[in-house]
Amino acid sequence: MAVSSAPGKVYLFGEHAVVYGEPAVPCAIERRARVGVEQRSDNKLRIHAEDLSLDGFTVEYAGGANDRPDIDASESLLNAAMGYIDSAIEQVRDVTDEGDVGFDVTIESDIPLGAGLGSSAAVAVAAIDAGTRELGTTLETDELADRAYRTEHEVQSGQASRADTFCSATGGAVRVEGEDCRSLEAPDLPIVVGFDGGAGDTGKLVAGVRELRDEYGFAADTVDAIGDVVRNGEQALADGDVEELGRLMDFNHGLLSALGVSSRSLDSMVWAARDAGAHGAKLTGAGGGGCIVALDPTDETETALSYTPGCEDAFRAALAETGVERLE
Ligand SMILES: Nc1ncnc2c1ncn2[C@@H]1O[C@H](COP(=O)(O)OP(=O)(O)OP(=O)(O)O)[C@@H](O)[C@H]1O
Ligand SMILES: C[C@@](O)(CCO)CC(=O)[O-]
Ligand SMILES: [Mg+2]
Repeated sequence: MAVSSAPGKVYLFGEHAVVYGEPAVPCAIERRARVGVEQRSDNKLRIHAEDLSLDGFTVEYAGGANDRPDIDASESLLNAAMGYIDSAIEQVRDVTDEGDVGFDVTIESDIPLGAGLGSSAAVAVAAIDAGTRELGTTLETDELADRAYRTEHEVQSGQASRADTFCSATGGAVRVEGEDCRSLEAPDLPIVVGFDGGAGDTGKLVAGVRELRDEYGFAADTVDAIGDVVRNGEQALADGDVEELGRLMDFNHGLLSALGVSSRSLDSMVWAARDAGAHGAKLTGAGGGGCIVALDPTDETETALSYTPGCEDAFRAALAETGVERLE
């Protein structure tokens, strides 16, 4: 058996706009998904997912889009178990040229699902890394990131950026613009996360932004404006200017909100953080529900969030310096 882990992430700037070629700056955080992969003697796939928001469960099936496991579980639970993992295993089969090989896959994750902290990218990166190593191939980080990107691209119906997967594979703060992916020097940022207990569907939210952008010139301008915020944000990051970073995060949230991807609970957590004196706050990831990210070196934001109706969990997140980790 091979076991790999990969971190989740927050976006300092640029989610959604990055899908259209604007730059984005995500930052890996110390919340990880661990995936164990063991080759089977038949061609079946058995998935055991421990820490889905729902109870742990196991499915076993022969793999491929037409073969759905015959178990008594809701469609959404099956899709959750199968979507990204199924596609990640296809990447493993493709890289290693072992089309028929079956696996037992075990997933344990500290990253809430669908909440903007990049659980899909972390699971895809860790699964592809463990799966290929189980078959004797160790991928370079760039290829691993590329293969994980293909997984997200497929599951999100052809609408995905390389940002989440590159960040999860390499760790640290990164900058992604189209195919250009690089690591950034980042100061130790005082990151606080607020989680509303909910989730958003990345594919649907991305499709919604695309429709707005196609319909209205001002929505396309809003996407371009996010790119401008990101370019300013890169400078603030290089200068270690946390106050300016915060102001730009506030602006970025306003633009995301205009694009329809915020929600009442995300907005109230953002305002609670600002009222508590955070340098800035914004939603992170696809939105719709899930998490916000704020910058505050004091305990005020975390405390305020823990009393904010609609906020289920508030925690400080350390930057994850390491991306994929090979555990076994
Ligand atoms: N612990 C897990 N076990 C199995 N599958 C998981 C697990 N965590 C995440 N996934 C997969 O990732 C999907 C959620 O990905 P989605 O892109 O919607 O959200 P996210 O990656 O958490 O947030 P964002 O993309 O906004 O940062 C789940 O439906 C499931 O397919
Ligand atoms: C919304 C989005 O920009 C980030 C999701 O974490 C989608 C993507 O980049 O693939
Ligand atoms: Mg995702």
